[in-house]
Amino acid sequence: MELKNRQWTHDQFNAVRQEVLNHWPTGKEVDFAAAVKYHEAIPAKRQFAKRLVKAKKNGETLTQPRAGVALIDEHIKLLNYLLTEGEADLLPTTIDSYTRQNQYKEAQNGIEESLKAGRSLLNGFPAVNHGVAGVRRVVESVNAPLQVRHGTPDARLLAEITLAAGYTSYEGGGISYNIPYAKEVSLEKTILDWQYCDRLVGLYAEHGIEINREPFGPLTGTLVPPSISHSVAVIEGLLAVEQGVKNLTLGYGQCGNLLQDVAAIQALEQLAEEYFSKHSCADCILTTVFHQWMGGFPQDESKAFGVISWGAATAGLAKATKVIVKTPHEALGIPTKEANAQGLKATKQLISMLSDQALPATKELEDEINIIKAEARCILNKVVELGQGDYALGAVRAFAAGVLDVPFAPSKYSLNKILPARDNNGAVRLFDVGNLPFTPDLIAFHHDKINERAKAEGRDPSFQMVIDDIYAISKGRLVGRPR
Ligand SMILES: CC[C@H]1O[C@@H](n2cnc3c(N)ncnc32)[C@H](O)[C@@H]1O
Repeated sequence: MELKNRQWTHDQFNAVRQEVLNHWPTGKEVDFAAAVKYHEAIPAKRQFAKRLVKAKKNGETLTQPRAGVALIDEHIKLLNYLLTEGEADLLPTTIDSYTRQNQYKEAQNGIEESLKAGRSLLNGFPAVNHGVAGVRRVVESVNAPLQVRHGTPDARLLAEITLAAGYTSYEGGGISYNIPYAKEVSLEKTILDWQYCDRLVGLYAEHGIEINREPFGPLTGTLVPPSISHSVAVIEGLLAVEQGVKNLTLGYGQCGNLLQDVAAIQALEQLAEEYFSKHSCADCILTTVFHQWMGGFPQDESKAFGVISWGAATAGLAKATKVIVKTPHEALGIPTKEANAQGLKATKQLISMLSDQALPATKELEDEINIIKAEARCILNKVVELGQGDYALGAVRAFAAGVLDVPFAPSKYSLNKILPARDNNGAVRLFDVGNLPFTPDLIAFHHDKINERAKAEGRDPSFQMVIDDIYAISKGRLVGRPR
C-alpha cells in the first residue's frame, strides 16, 4: 500500500487484517464485534481515556509504572500489588522483547521455561502468546485502567489481541517505535503498520469505544532536545487522528534542567493545540505524559530515589497529566514489585506535596517555551514541505535529509548528525545542529549556550562534553563537568 497520511478505507484495513491475524494461532481468537460488546461492559473507572480526561479537568498528575512478567497469574499479582501497595493511578502491561520483535516462538519457549523455573524468564508479558482469553484474565482481575507499553515496530497483532481483550490504551508510534528500537526496519513500513494500529483504534471509536493512544515521547531517552521529540510527537499525533483516534497523550522524556522541562511540557501542549486545530482535529482530546529520567541511573538506591524524586517534582511543577515512574532498581534491571512500588510512592509523595504549587511564569520560562516552539515549527514546516503537504511522506523524507534526527538512535534511517550537550545550567542544547532546518538565530543561540559552558569550564566545546553528559547522572551530576 502506498504511504500517505489518509484514513484507510474499511476494505484496505480488512485486506491487511486477514494476514495480520494469521501471524500467530491466537489471532484466530479476535472477534471484533464481540470485543466491542466486551468493551461496552468495562466500567468508566477502568477506562484509560476517561481517567485521563478527569485528571486533566481536575489538574491531577497521575502516576503510572512500567511492569510486566511472563505468566498470567504472576502478572495479575504484580499489577494488583502496584495498585494497592504502590498506589498507582494507572497500570501498564510492559511487553517482552521477543514479542516486540514478533518472535512468538521464542516467547512461547519463554513461557514454558518460566513455568518450569517458577519465575519469570521474560522481561515482559507475552500478550500475543497468551491470546485474547488469557489477556482477558488480567483485565478481569485488575480493577484499574490498563495500557499496553512496549517498543514494537510491527505491533499490529499485539494491538488486535490486547484491545480485543479489553485494554483501553496503547503506546507507540510509527517513528517512536522504529528509530529508537530498530536498526534497519524501514520507516515507511513502520509508519504504515502503525496506521493499521491507529485505524483499529479508530474502528473501535466508530463503535463508541474510546481507546487512548500514546506515542512514545522520549525516543532514545538520551539528551533528546525537546523540539525534536515534540516534532515527532506532533507528527505521530496527526497521523493517529487521521486514522480516527480521538484520545491522545503526547509525551516527553525528562532532560533534567527544571526550567527547560517545565517549558517543554507547556510548549508540547501549545504546539499540539496549534497543529491539531490547524488540521481540524479539534475533537481530539489531548493530554501529556512526563517520563522520569530515561538515561543512565545511579546504582546506589538512595541516589536513584533522588533521580526519581527530581523527575516527580518536575512532573508536578509542569502539571503533566501523567508521569511514568522509574524504580530504584533502574540501574540493575527488571525491578522487584517492592522496588517498583517504592518508586511509585516516592513519586506520589512529591506530586501531592506540589499540587498547590506551580513554577512562576517568568520571562526565562516564556523564553524557553518560545525557543522550543520556534525550533519545532522550523522542523515541522520543513517536514510538510518535503512531503508536499503530507506528514507521513514528509517524515520519511525528513529523516533521509536529517531534518528530523534523533541523537544516539540505533536506526540506520536516522542520520545521527546532530550532537546534543548540556549548557552551563544543564539544559540540553545542540553542540552540532547537523541538518536541522533552524534559523541562523536559533543556531547562534545553541552555539552561544555551549560556548558559555566551555568558557566556565575552561575547555573548548568538544565531543568530550557529550560523553561527559551521557554518564553524568549515573555519576551523581547533571552537567558532565571535566574531572
Ligand atoms: C523503556 C525502558 C524502561 O522500561 C523499564 N522496563 C522494561 N521492562 C520492564 C518490566 N518488565 N518491568 C518494569 N520495568 C520495565 C526499564 O527499566 C526502563 O526503565
